[in-house]
Amino acid sequence: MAVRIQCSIQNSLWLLKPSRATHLKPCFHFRQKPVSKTSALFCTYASALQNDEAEPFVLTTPLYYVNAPPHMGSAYTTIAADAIARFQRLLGNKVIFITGTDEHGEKIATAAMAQGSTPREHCNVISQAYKTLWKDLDIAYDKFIRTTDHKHEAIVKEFYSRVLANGDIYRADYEGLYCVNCEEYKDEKELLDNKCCPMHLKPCVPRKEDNYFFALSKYQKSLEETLNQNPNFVQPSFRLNEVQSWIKSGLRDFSISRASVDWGIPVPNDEKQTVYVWFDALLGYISALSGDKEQTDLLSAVSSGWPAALHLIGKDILRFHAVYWPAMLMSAGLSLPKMVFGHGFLTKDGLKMGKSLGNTLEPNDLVCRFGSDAVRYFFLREVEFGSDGDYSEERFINIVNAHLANTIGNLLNRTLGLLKKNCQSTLVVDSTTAAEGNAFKDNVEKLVEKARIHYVDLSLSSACEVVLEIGNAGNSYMDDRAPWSLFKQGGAASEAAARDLVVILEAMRIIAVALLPITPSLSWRIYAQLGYSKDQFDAITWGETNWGGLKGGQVMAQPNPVFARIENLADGKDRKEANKVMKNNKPRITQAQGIAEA
Ligand SMILES: Nc1ncnc2c1ncn2[C@@H]1O[C@H](COP(=O)(O)OP(=O)(O)OP(=O)(O)O)[C@@H](O)[C@H]1O
Repeated sequence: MAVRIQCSIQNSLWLLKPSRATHLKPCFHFRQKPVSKTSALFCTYASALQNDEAEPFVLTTPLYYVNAPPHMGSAYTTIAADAIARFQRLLGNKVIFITGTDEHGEKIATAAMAQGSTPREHCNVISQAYKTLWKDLDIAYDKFIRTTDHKHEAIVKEFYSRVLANGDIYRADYEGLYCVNCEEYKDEKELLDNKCCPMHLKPCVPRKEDNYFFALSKYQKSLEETLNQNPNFVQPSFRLNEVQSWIKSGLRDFSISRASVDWGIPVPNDEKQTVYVWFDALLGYISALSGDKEQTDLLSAVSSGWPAALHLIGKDILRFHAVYWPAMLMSAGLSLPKMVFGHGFLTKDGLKMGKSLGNTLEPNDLVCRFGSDAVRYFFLREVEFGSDGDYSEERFINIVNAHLANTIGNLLNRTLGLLKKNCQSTLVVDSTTAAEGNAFKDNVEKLVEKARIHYVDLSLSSACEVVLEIGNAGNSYMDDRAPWSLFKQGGAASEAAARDLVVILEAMRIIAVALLPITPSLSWRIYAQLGYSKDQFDAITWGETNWGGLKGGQVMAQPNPVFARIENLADGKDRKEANKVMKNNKPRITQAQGIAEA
C-alpha cells in the first residue's frame, strides 16, 4: 500500500505569538576538550564524553514501555548505564543517571484491558516492577521519570508549542502500514512476507488517520551536517553509517499525534488527538531533570543538566534517538545530546528477546539464584558492548565461577587465610614498601590504567577482561612465590612471604576499586575483608586504583568467601530442584573452596 500524505489545514499558531517563534533557532552544543596524546590513541568516544567540570554528566536509559514487566534485555541496558554512571562518579563527576517508564499509547491501553485493569493501575504496577528490579540489581539511578507524571505532561505541551511556533507542525491525512508493537508506520520495503514487522514478526495493519505532522524533512541538511561534524554523535561507529544512510535516503515528515488513541497527552490545541507516544516519551529525558516542584517548565528543566552526555539505547530505537529526536530538539531551539550509543541485542535462538515476542529471560530468577554481581558481571563481560549476544545458563555458571569465585574470590580467601595463620591477620608493612622493585606491581599499574581507558571508551567487556588479568597475574604471583612454603622456612624467607601477602592483598584492593562499576556488592565485600569500613568504601574514587592504599599494621577481617561458587544446575536431573529453589528465592550456591595451603 502506498503511503500518502496530503497537507490540509495548516495548524494555527494560536498558542504562541509569531514574534516568539522567530527566536527559536536550532543550536548545537558539542563542547569538546582537547584529548591527551595517550588517551587519543585509545579512545574512540572519550572526546565526546569529556565533561566540563561545572556540568553534570547526564546519562539515560530508554524509558521502558510498560506493556509488560521488565526482562533481561531491559535490565541489560540499565546495568550498562549503571556501570558507566558508577565509573563517572568514581572519576569525581557529578552524575545524573536517568531511567524511567514510557506509559502512554495504544499498546499500554490494550495490555491494561487484557489484565482487566485501567491503564493507570496497569502503569503503576509495571512501573513499580521496574523499580523493584533495579533495586535488586544494585542500580543506583538518580531520577526515575514516568511519562504519566504531571510535570512531564506540562513539558511535553510546552515543547509541542515551541515546535508549532517554529512552523514545524502541520495537519495532514496519513495512510500506511502500522506496527502497533513498534508504534510506528512502516515502509512496505522494510517488511517481511505477509507485511510482517521484522522485529515483532506480526503483520502490520493498514491505517488511515488525520494527524499532526512534524516537518522532519526540513532538518535533513542540518542532521547531515551535524553527523559530518560530530561523527562521535552516534556510536558504535558502524551504527553511524546506518543512520547516515537513513538520512541520505530522504527523510519524510512523521505524524506526531493519534486520533484513535485516548491514553496519551492531549494535543495542546486539539483535545480530540493525543500526542504520539514517541514524541511524548523522548521528552522524558528533559522532564526528568526538573525538580519535584508542582510548577515546572521546559527551560528550568533544561537548565538543570541538559544536554545529556549519553543516551544509552538498544539498536531497535536508534532511528528515534539519532534522527527524530535531534530534529525535534533543533526545532525547539534546544541543544542536542552529545552521544547516542546503540548497543546490540540479547537474543534467543537468533531473535531479539522482547516483550512483544514473549521470548524473554527472567532477570528476577537470575538475581534470586545467582545474585546481582553474577548477573551484572556475566552480561557486561560476555556480551561485547555494541554487538548481539546469546545467553546460555551453562556458560553463565562457568564464567561466573571461573572469574568471580576462583580467580578473584579464592585468591583473596587463600591470601587472608595465610595472613591469619602466619601474621595474625595484620599487614607487616605498607604495600608501597612491600612492592619495592616488584615487576608484578608495575604490571598491575599498567593493567588498571588500561581498564580506565576501556571504561572511558565504553568498552565494558574489555574493562572486565583487563581487571580479571590482574586477578590472573595475582594467582600466578602466589603460585610462583609459594608463600606457604616460605613461611615454613622461617627467618628472611618468612619475612619475604609476609611481604608477598601484602602485595597480593594490595592487588585485590585495586581489583575491588576497578571492578566497582560492574560488581558493586562484590567490591564492597572485598573491601570489608581488607578491613575497611562502609564509609571508607563509599568515599572511594578512581584515584584509589593507585598502588599504595594498604598500610602496615592494618588488620584484615576473618577470611570469609566473598563470592560463593554456583553449583551447576544446568543438567536435567537438577532442573526440578532448581525450579524449587527459584520459587523459594534462595540462591543455590555452595561455599567457595577453603584455604588451599599447597
Ligand atoms: N533483547 C534485548 N537486548 C538488549 N536490549 C534490549 C532487548 N530488549 C529490550 N532491550 C532494551 O529495551 C529497549 C526497548 O524497550 P521496550 O520497553 O520497548 O522493550 P522491548 O522488550 O524491546 O519491547 P517490545 O518487544 O514490545 O518491542 C531497547 O532499546 C533496549 O535498550
